[in-house]
Amino acid sequence: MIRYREAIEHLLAAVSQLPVESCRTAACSGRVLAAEVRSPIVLPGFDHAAMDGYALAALEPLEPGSEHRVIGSQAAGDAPRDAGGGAWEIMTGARLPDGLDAVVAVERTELLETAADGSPRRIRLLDALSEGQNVRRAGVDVQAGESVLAPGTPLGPAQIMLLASLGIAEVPVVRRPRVAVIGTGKELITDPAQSLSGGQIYSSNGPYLAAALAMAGAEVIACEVVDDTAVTYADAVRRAQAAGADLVVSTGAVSMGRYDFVPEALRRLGATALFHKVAMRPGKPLLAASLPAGPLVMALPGTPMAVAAGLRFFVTPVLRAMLGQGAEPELRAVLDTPQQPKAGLRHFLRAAFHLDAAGCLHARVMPQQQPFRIAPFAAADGWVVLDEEAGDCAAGRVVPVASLDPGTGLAMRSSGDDA
Ligand SMILES: Nc1nc2c(c(=O)[nH]1)N[C@H]1C(S)=C(S)[C@@H](COP(=O)(O)OP(=O)(O)OC[C@H]3O[C@@H](n4cnc5c(N)ncnc54)[C@H](O)[C@@H]3O)O[C@H]1N2
Ligand code: MOO
Repeated sequence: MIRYREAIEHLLAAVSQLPVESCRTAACSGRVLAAEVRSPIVLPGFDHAAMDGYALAALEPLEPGSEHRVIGSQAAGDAPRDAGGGAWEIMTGARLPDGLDAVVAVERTELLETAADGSPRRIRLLDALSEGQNVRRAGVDVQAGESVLAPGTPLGPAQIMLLASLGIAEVPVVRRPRVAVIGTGKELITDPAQSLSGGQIYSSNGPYLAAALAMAGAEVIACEVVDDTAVTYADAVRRAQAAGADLVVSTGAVSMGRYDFVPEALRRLGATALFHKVAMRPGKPLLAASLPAGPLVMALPGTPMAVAAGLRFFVTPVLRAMLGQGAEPELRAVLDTPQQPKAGLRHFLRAAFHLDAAGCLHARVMPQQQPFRIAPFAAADGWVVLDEEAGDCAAGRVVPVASLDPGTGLAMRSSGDDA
C-alpha cells in the first residue's frame, strides 16, 4: 500500500499537458490559457475625461473663480480635436481635445453664459484646477506589448473583460481533458423516474462525477453504468479508448469481494498498474493503471465518499497536469474540533468552515464521517486533510484544507455564530 504523495508522483509521471487549440474569447470561460497573452494596444487608448464637465489647459494651475470661454463639446466616441485655445464641454470617456490636460466636474463650475442652442459658452471654476485632475491617461492600465495573462491561468469573466477590452478575439487554450465515466454494479439504477425494487439504489456517483469533472475543466464524453462482469467493464473501457478518452474514471469493483473484477479486467486489457490501494481514508482501494495506447484509468472505490475524495485529491491533480496547471495552492485553517486520526493513513474529512472576527478561517470537522454518508457531504463547505503523521490533533492546530469541489474557491454557508 503506497502513500498519497507517492501515488500522486506516479500519476503525474504518467500524464502530460494536452494539445493547444484556439478558442473564441466570448466562449473561453472555464478554459485554461495555454500561452502568455501580450497586449496589442495600450489601455486606456487615449487620455480621456473621468467626469462629465469641462476640459481645460491647467499646466499653470487655475485659480478658483477664474472664468473660461467654452468653444466646443466633446462626447465619448468623438474623433481627436484640436482644443483651439479654449475650454471644452466634455463627457465621461471622451477623448481630451489636444492641448487640454485637466477636467473639472460640471457641478464644480458656475454656468455664466449659454448659446441659443443651450450649449455652455462661459463658465467659472468653484475650485482650483491643476494638470491631470479627472483625466485618465493613455496606457496607465496596460502598456502595448505588456504581458497581461500567464499560461495556466483559468479563464473566467474577469479575464474575458480584459481580453475583450484589448480587442483579442481568440486565445490559445489547452484542450479539455476528455473523460469517460464508468459506474459498476447491478444494483445501480440510472433513471430517477424508475422506482426501486429489492436491493437496487439510484446511481449517485455518475451524476456527481459528471458535475465535478466539468467544474475541474474536463469534457465528459461518456457516463455509463455496466453490470458486475469483467467483460462489460473491459468493453466500456475499449469504447472510451475508441472515443478518444484521455482518462477513464470508474467507480466500484476494486475491493476484495468476489465481484471486484476491475484489477483483473485491466490486466486482461494489457494495462500497466501504477498502484492499487493507498494509505488513506476514505477510498483506500483506489487503483490507477495506464493502457498501452492510453487512456489512463483511475478506478475509484464505489462508496460515495471514496469517490468524492478520489475525485478531489487524485483526479483533480491529474486534470490540472493535463491542463498545464501546477499543483493547487495549499490553503490552511484552524481546526476547531480535535481529531485522532489513525496513524499511517491520510484522512480526507468533510468540514464546515467559518471566519472568526479577526478574519481567520476555521474548520469544524463534521461528526458523520462514515464513507457511505452523502447528506453531510452536501452540507459541508470543504475538506480537512490530515496527513499520515498528523497524530492527535488538538483544537487550534492549523491544518490543510480544500474547497469542496474542484475549480472553486472556498465558500462557507455559516457565519460560525452557531459554533
Ligand atoms: N473485505 C474487504 N471489504 C472491503 C474493503 C476491504 O479492504 N476488505 N474495503 C472497503 C472499502 S474501504 C471500500 S471504499 C469499499 C470499496 O468497494 P468497491 O470499490 O469494490 O465498490 P463496490 O463494492 O462496487 O461499492 C461500494 C458501495 O458503493 C455503492 N456504489 C457503487 N457504485 C455506486 C454508484 N454509482 N452510486 C451510488 N452508490 C454506489 C455500492 O452499492 C456499495 O454500497 O469496499 C469495502 N469493502
Ligand atoms: O475507503 Mo472506504 O470509502 O472507507 O469505505
